[in-house]
Amino acid sequence: MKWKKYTIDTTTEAVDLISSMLEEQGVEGIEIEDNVPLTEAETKGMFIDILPELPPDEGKARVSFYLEEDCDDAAVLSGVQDGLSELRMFVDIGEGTITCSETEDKDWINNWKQYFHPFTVDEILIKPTWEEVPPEHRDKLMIEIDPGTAFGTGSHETTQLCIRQLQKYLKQGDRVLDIGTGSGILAITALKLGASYAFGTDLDENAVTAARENAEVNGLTEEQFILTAGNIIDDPAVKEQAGIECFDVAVANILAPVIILLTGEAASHLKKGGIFITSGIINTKEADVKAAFAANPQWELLETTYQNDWVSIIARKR
Ligand SMILES: C[S@@+](CC[C@H](N)C(=O)[O-])C[C@H]1O[C@@H](n2cnc3c(N)ncnc32)[C@H](O)[C@@H]1O
Repeated sequence: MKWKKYTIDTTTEAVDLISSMLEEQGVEGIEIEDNVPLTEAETKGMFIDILPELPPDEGKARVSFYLEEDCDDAAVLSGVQDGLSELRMFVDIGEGTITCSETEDKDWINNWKQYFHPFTVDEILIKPTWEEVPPEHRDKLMIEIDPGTAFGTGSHETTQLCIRQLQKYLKQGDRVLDIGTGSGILAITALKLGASYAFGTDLDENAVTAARENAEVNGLTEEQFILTAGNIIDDPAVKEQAGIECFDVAVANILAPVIILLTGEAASHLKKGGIFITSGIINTKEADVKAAFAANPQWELLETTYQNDWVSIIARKR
């Protein structure tokens, strides 16, 4: 089925009123495009890692909504036109024009799967759960992944940087803390490489569900890989569940500002001599993250590695 997309050109000032007017007209779900930066609370709630650079906000906005092909468009549009005329009397709605475009009915949740195929990171094979093992890679250590809507197919530079450092620093029997587990790919890799236990946490409940399913597909038990949704930085229950000074390795592939906050947190969960593998750091933020480690005397910086524009910083707890 195709959907018709209708877009109202308006002002940022009128967006909220237009949104509630559309809701009153029975429109379910709208899309807002503007150049207003997200607030900190919005960024957190939407699990956004990298904010795009926006052009200046000139007060213009586009509000779009979708109608199914068999919907009585004329009736809905006439109601929307009346609603816009009414709003025009007490708010600047700008042009207030409605344009129509058809849109394909794509399976947006699953569309990305066509781009995810088996690949290797050194001697590790990362394979979507729904694909066959390529015969030439049968001898490799295999990690099977279906990230669902979570981050973590393994194809991102930052995940690969962490996988390489897990291969280097992890010892047999190590206990691993995976902060921002996403699909669970890093904890699962650690367990397959010989870790005895992993604790994974993520703000996103969908990520925790995906990680749990991936652990099972990879033959790991629930006792080996404990998962919980929450923020280890400010949630005492998550901190306590993870445990104090009980991990040999902590890994966090999040963004630089979060890694900076984690320089305090990870130290309290690692044993003396424990290794903190970090990534998600864009090269322009490398110095900031290093300064945060340097400011905390518990850390000794060990190594920095790079892949394209991304950085991985390794530190040891003294
Ligand atoms: C870049 S993804 C990494 C996923 C996976 N570990 C990987 O390396 O591919 C970052 C993840 O961290 C989560 N996250 C962000 N801030 C967090 C926090 N304070 N505590 C736990 N998870 C967090 C996000 O929801 C997201 O799933």
